[in-house]
Amino acid sequence: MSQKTPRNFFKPLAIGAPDPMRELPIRLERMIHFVPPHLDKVRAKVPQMADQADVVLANLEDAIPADAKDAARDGAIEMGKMIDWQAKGTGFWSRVNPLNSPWFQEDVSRLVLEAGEQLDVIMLPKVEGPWDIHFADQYVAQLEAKAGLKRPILFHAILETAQGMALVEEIALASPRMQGISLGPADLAADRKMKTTRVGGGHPYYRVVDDPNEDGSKRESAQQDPWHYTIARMVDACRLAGINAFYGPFGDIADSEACEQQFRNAFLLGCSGTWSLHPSQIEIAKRVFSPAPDEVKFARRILEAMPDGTGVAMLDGKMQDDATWKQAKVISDLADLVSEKDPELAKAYAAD
Ligand SMILES: CC(=O)SCCNC(=O)CCNC(=O)[C@H](O)C(C)(C)COP(=O)(O)OP(=O)(O)OC[C@H]1O[C@@H](n2cnc3c(N)ncnc32)[C@H](O)[C@@H]1OP(=O)(O)O
Ligand SMILES: O=CC(=O)O
Ligand SMILES: [Mg+2]
Repeated sequence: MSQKTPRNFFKPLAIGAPDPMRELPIRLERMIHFVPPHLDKVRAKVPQMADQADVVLANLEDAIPADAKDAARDGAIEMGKMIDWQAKGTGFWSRVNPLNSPWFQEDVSRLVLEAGEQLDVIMLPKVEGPWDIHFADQYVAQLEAKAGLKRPILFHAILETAQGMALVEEIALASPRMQGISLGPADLAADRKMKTTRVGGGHPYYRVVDDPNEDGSKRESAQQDPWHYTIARMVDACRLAGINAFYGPFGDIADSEACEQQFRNAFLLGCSGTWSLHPSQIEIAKRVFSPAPDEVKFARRILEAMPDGTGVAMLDGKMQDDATWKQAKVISDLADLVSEKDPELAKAYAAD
């Protein structure tokens, strides 16, 4: 037997560790805002970031120089204590170094023992298979017990190796700690030997060309999305496991238009949120991952037209039935969640 029995799946992995969650907390997570915690100037902006972003993440992994790993870890713990994150309703996460690095053990032990009360989610990079989740799961349970935590810390895996991609369903199902998975397009591109130096987004050479024109005139062509398959597969794996899928980083900070389109494609395919690397990307993510008021109004008309969610109705010439009722429910529930946090959007969703 390679999996736990159903009864054992939800048992704590260490004596004294909190019970695993059976249902994920329902939270608005439109953007996970990355903060380099070793930089005093940026860390000082954390309270401001916590007002703006749904989730603030202390990044300890890539983008943090090797000689600043200790300072970043200290900074992450300080971030945990800067605000009462639970009371504020903003998520506090940290991306730790990978399991095969010399920093993982200290990252996780210090975070859980010194900031565990505030920490919602540990983001695990370069996850290769369920065994990585099992190892971290057992280790975090021991630390939770030692720290006397009452609330379990959740895990978020980054999909950024070909092997992780091949085992994405097993990773998603590996533990009740799993909260979600993000695409890691930069590392994944390298591991797959994709020929790009970009962090997410399209590529001018990845396109489809029209058939030849009879008059020999120039053929039109259009860029395609090299991430479509990966995002769709990740979304299916996450929904199979009842967890959330996220787009990851968009590295061309100056190209807000392409960033917005990449985020929107992910939103339409089922992702709950994305990463923001720069403050300017928080607003883009907020715009994209909150449903548009006209979509919300139409969704609510569907729900009203079919109060018990069954049967068939026509709205503006479009057939509605049990399936579109469920689609409408997804949009309407998200709008309710957004409304709790955003009074302006709440007003727009409520307007006639
Ligand atoms: C492939 C991956 O793993 S992606 C994840 C790893 N990468 C990261 O986490 C990168 C996080 N982001 C950053 O480090 C920075 O945004 C960079 C390096 C991309 C750009 O930084 P800069 O060149 O300083 O950007 P810019 O000059 O536009 O910054 C404007 C202001 O925003 C601040 N700022 C920039 N990024 C952030 C951030 N992530 N959070 C909070 N404040 C920020 C700057 O400190 C600056 O403040 P100031 O006006 O008081 O001086
Ligand atoms: O960690 C993110 C990535 O794209 O790599
Ligand atoms: Mg990466």
